[in-house]
Amino acid sequence: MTDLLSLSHVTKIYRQGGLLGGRHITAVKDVSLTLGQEPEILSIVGESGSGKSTIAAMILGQTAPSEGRLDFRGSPVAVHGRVERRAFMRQVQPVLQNPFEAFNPLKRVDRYLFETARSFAPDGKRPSREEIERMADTALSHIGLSLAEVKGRFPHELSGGQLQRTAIARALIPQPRLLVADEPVSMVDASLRMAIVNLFSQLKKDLGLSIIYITHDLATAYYISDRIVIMKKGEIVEQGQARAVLDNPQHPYSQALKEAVLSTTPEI
Ligand SMILES: Nc1ncnc2c1ncn2[C@@H]1O[C@H](COP(=O)(O)OP(=O)(O)OP(=O)(O)O)[C@@H](O)[C@H]1O
Repeated sequence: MTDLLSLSHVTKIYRQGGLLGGRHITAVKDVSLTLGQEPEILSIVGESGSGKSTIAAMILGQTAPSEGRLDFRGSPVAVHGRVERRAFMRQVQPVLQNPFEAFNPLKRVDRYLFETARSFAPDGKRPSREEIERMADTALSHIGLSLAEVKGRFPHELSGGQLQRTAIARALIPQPRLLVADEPVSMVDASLRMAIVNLFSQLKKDLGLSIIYITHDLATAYYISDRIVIMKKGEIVEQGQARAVLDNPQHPYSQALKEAVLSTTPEI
């Protein structure tokens, strides 16, 4: 069966600086990984600058690889073309890091939900007001909120946790098959982080979603993931079942990460 997602020898090189004296940075180097059709949470863990966000951007089709290829359900990840991008984004949705940046402070949060519902109506037709509200309310119900609770509110009128959950609900409106969540809880109060990452496990179970969870926090990754990929300096240094990676890390970097997890009180 065709994989849901496959990255094959993916490399991304950025050029920094001017034409003269500029330098190249290899953000991601020869990364290969796959997600099967079975719903799964895959965490990509690594320190700052290890290439995690660059991988997320390539999976979302926001930037093309310099080498290698990315396929979603057997077709190249759509980077160009409005129609192709829209069709692709119906199936693959991002959850952004900072909900306070994702939402304009002067815009009511329900507007974001309604705009997404309008853009991704199931049959591609212009949905009625009732349908739009129903799509928003259904998505919110999956994350434990309702439209009545967020309607008419500005971002500052919701808690950080509620706002991040609303951002996740927005990503659910197109009924995607894959969520790409890049550090989705790093800006959320420590006491709420676990509730939000637990939500991912719930969504996997309830909606059959696969989730790529990008984080520098091995503890939350271990807790919710089926598989973990550990990155260092743009390369995968270890990957495997979450339990195997944490119980018996093979690479010195993974061992050091585990030590760091065990020696600090996890903020979860
Ligand atoms: N648009 C860009 N142009 C030039 N260099 C970039 C660009 N984006 C990322 N880089 C560089 O690529 C490398 C990997 O960055 P990336 O953001 O993918 O890492 P990360 O693991 O997500 O880090 P963080 O956890 O801090 O977000 C870094 O050296 C970064 O400076």
